[in-house]
Amino acid sequence: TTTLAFIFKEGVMVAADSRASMGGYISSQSVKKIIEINPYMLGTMAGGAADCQFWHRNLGVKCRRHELANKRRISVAGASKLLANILYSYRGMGLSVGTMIAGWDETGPGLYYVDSEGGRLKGTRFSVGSGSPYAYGVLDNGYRYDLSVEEAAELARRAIYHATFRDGASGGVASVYYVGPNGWKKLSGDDVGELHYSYYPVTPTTVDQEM
Ligand SMILES: CC1=C(C(=O)N[C@H](C)C(=O)N[C@@H](Cc2c[nH]c3ccccc23)C(=O)N[C@@H](CC2CCCCC2)C(=O)[C@H](C)CO)Cc2ccccc21
Repeated sequence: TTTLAFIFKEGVMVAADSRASMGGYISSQSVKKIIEINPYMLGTMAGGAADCQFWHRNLGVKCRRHELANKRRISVAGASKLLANILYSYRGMGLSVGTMIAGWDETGPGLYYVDSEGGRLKGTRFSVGSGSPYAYGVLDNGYRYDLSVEEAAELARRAIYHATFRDGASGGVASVYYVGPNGWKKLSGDDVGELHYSYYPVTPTTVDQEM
């Protein structure tokens, strides 16, 4: 899996691949790794599939209960704390979850990394999953705070593509979401095989080299 998220001038950009694996077997090319917690908050999933899916669903319920009890949406810090606390309570019992909580609340754009070891980090740029070393190579090279939404989306897409090119456990579709003051919006979902040919167009010379 390769997931990433970063804060920039216009908000938060979130992206992920869609491959599930069982050892060397590719068990799915079309799983959702970006979860819509509420219209202003997204969660990303890496690690044990069942663990990620169960605990993110549980988090969604907790966030909705918070809204009903407090008559206001939960903050990104609050949602990430709820998840970190519940994962910590199962420490040492074999859960495997590496996730990011990204959203927009009263403090503006927010991004936290949370994992099943009890880690919880506030930050502006993360990549999580087996493909993250490759994604960081592209992301750290292209990141600037004042990117436009289009430039930030293209950077996120490229970082996921290059990770799927090198990491056998990443692949399928590169999904890109943008979170702004009015909530999240899905910007694109491209098959990485097609992205490959958009980055490396076939020309007569290419054919000669590949012969
Ligand atoms: C076929 C399938 C799933 C599947 O293959 N499950 C296996 C058992 C699984 O958990 N795979 C993990 C890798 C893994 C296997 N055993 C483990 C034991 C401990 C930790 C990780 C693992 C995976 O693909 N993980 C993805 C993220 C998942 C994908 C599915 C949605 C939720 C996030 C990754 O992190 C990358 C592929 C790298 O492993 C999960 C799923 C959800 C919805 C629809 C279909 C499937």
